[in-house]
Amino acid sequence: MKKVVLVTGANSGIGLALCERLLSQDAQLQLCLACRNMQRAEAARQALLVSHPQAQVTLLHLDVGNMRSVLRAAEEFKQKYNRLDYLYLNAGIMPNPRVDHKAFYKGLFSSNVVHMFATGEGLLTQEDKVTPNGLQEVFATNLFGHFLLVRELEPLLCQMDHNSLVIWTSSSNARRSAFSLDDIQHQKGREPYSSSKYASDLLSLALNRHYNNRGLYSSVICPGLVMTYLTYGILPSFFWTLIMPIMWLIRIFTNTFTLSPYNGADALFWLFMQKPESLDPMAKYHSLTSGLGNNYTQPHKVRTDSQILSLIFFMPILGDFRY
Ligand SMILES: NC(=O)C1=CN([C@@H]2O[C@H](COP(=O)(O)OP(=O)(O)OC[C@H]3O[C@@H](n4cnc5c(N)ncnc54)[C@H](OP(=O)(O)O)[C@@H]3O)[C@@H](O)[C@H]2O)C=CC1
Ligand SMILES: CC(C)CCC[C@@H](C)[C@H]1CC[C@H]2C3=CC[C@H]4[C@H](C)C(=O)CC[C@]4(C)[C@H]3CC[C@]12C
Repeated sequence: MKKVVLVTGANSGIGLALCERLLSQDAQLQLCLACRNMQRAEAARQALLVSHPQAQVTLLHLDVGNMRSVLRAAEEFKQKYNRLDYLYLNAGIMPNPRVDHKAFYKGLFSSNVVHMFATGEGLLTQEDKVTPNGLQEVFATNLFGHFLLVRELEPLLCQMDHNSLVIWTSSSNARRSAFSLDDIQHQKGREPYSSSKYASDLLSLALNRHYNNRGLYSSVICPGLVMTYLTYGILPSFFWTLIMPIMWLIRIFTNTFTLSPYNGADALFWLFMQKPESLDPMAKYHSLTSGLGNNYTQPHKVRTDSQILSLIFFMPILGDFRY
């Protein structure tokens, strides 16, 4: 049976690199690129077809931050396909990022320096906005639209004869202290990205609790620090080029500087090679790259408690949101 794979945010960066790796591994794959910008999506499809001319690659229009678009896309997908083996929830945004330069220079001369570079902790704030659905944009895009997509695709994901895997692209910037159940959309804070990524770690764990007995498994990954449109949006590209030698140097001390989209996609690709039921339901899988440039994937337990896991799944907004 040909495997069906859906990837959100597949037209650039880590998502596109993943698609390349998936097609190199399994030429029989039915790959669906779910993107909001159809021009870029078509360009990505053509690029994939250059290296894999026989591949079956389709496009699905999806703006994951717009709940109507999510419902429409899920309907269209269900009409086209009768199974879904891997659902990669990879699209993500970090709008209007600001670097706290003072914190950066302070961190540079502290014992925390490697951790600071690996996670960006305390260095970044973002300016969020409200979408036409009345949701915070970062929450809607990075978390809620994806959650709705999982719920809508449930009939394809929960099937008797095979298991399926949902995979969230999270981040090492996901921080428990940035997230609060009382402000799940992070309306009050200035770190919506960190909050949304921690919420995706939690939701992935919660999905395992609720769906494993129906054949749906969920995993969450961290790609490390990767040079993509997302990172080029934080500092101007000439600046990144300037500090690139330093970045390569830092790679000797931290294996989280994966840098290329190919390396960053390692954990996403590694999960494709595993049996969903053999995975640790409480783990986050990290793409790592050694100083010599070797890729590998390593699991780390997600730090959480049982109560928050039970609560997040039943948050009113996740259960009965009206669009
Ligand atoms: N780069 C890094 O260092 C890290 C990245 N990540 C995560 O990796 C994921 C991929 O990002 P990355 O490859 O780095 O960056 P890119 O900006 O290259 O990719 C982001 C993708 O998400 C898509 N996207 C954004 N918003 C929407 C939307 N509303 N609907 C549909 N698609 C959307 C973009 O499409 P479009 O072209 O239309 O904008 C693009 O394809 C993100 O979730 C990010 O948070 C996590 C940790 C580190
Ligand atoms: C001279 C300066 C002002 C240099 C500032 C460097 C910082 C802008 C970057 C240092 C570490 C970077 C990050 C680390 C982790 C990433 C995380 C995994 C993610 O999901 C998104 C991007 C990061 C937060 C990234 C952002 C830039 C840095 C903070």
